[in-house]
Amino acid sequence: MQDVHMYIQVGVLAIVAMIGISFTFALPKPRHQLKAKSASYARWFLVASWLVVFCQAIAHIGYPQIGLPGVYAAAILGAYMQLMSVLKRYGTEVSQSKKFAAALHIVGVMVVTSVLVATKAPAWIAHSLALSSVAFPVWQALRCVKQHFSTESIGGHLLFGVLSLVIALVLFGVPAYLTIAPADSHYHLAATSAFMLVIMLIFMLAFAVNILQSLLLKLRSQVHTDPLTGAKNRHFFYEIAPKLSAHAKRKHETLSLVACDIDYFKSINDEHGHVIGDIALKRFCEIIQSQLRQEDTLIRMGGEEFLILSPQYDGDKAAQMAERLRKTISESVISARGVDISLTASFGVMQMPPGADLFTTVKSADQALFDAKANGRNKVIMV
Ligand SMILES: Nc1nc2c(ncn2[C@@H]2O[C@H](COP(=O)(O)OP(=O)(O)OP(=O)(O)O)[C@@H](O)[C@H]2O)c(=O)[nH]1
Repeated sequence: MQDVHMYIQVGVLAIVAMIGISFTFALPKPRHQLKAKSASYARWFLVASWLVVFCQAIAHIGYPQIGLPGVYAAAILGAYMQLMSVLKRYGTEVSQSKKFAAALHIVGVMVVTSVLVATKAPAWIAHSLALSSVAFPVWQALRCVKQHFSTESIGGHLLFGVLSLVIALVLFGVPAYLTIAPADSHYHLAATSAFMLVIMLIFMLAFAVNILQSLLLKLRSQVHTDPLTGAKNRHFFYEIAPKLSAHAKRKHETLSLVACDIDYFKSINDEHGHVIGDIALKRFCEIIQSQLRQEDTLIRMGGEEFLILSPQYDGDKAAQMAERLRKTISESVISARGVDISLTASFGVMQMPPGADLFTTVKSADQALFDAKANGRNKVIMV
C-alpha cells in the first residue's frame, strides 16, 4: 500500500513538472537574448524539484545511500536553477567560473553526504549542510530581485515574497519538521512531495506573473509613445490628464501648459517630401527635449502639434521656457539627407487656474497658439 502512495506522489509531481514546463513554453518569450534563457532554467528547476521527490522515493524503497545524496544534490541543483532563472530574467550575465563553482558545490555536497550516509553519521550533519547549501543560491536570487525592484513591479515583489518564503521554509520549516517528525521514512516522502509541490506551484505562479507584468508595462509604454518622435502621445495625455488635474487640485500645485505647432510644415513636405518631413519632425522633438527639464513632458498631440506639461512652473516661467524654445528652434538648422531645413514654431502658454481641469486649460493654450499663428507665427503668446 505504501508503494502505491509512493508511485502516486512521484507520478503527481511528474505531471505538475510537465504542466509547468509546457506552461513556460506558452508564455511570451522576451526578445532580449539573456532574458529569453530564463524560461529554460525555470524548466530545469521543475525537473530538479521532481528529482528531489524521485530520489526520496529511492531512499524510501531501501537505497538511502543513493537516494539521500540524490535528494540533497537535486535540491541544491533546483536552488541554483531558480537563481539562474531569476538572474536571466533580469538580463544578468553569469560567468563560466561561477557556473563551475556552482557545479563543484553540488558535487561536493553529494560526495560529502554520501560519505556521511555510508558512515551512519548523525543525520543532522548532512541535513544542515544540504539546507544551508540550498539557502545560499535562493538568498542570492532574493538579492537580485531586490536590486531590480521598481515602483510598479508587482511581479518583482511577488517573486521576492516567494523566494523569502522558500528561504524561511528551508531554514526554519524543514529543520522544525525534521525535529518533530517520526523517523518513519514514509512521512518524509509525503512531506517532501507536499513541500516540493508548494514550491513548484508558487514559483511557476511568480514566474508567470513576473513575465506577464513586464510585458504589460512594455506594451503600456508603447501605447503611450509616438513611434516617430519618441514623445508621449495623445493616449498618454487622455490617461494622465484627469490624474494630473486631480493631483494639482488636491495639492494646490502650479502647472502650466505650452501648446506648440511648427509653422508652415506643409511646405516642408511639399518641397522635400514626407521622408525628409519625418526626419525634420524627429529632429525638432530632439531639440525641444534637450531644452526641457526632467519633470516636463513633451506630448505629440497629432501631426506637427505638440503640448508640453510643465509642473511647478507658473505662466511667466512657462512663457520664458517657450521663448527659449522658440529662439533655439529658429536658430537651428536641421540637416536631413543633404538638405538643410530651417524651422520656426509658434507657442501658446497657459497656467492652469486653481480648481480648473487640464482639458479646459489645453483649450485656452490652443487659443493662445492660434493667436500666435494669426499674429505672424514664430511667436509666444501667454493667456
Ligand atoms: N512628414 C510628416 N508630415 C506630417 C506628419 N503629420 C502631419 N504632417 C503634415 O503636417 C502638415 C500640417 O499642415 P497644416 O495643418 O496645413 O499646417 P502648416 O503647414 O504647418 O501651417 P501652420 O500650422 O498654419 O503654420 C500637413 O502637410 C501634414 O501632412 C508626419 O508624421 N510626417
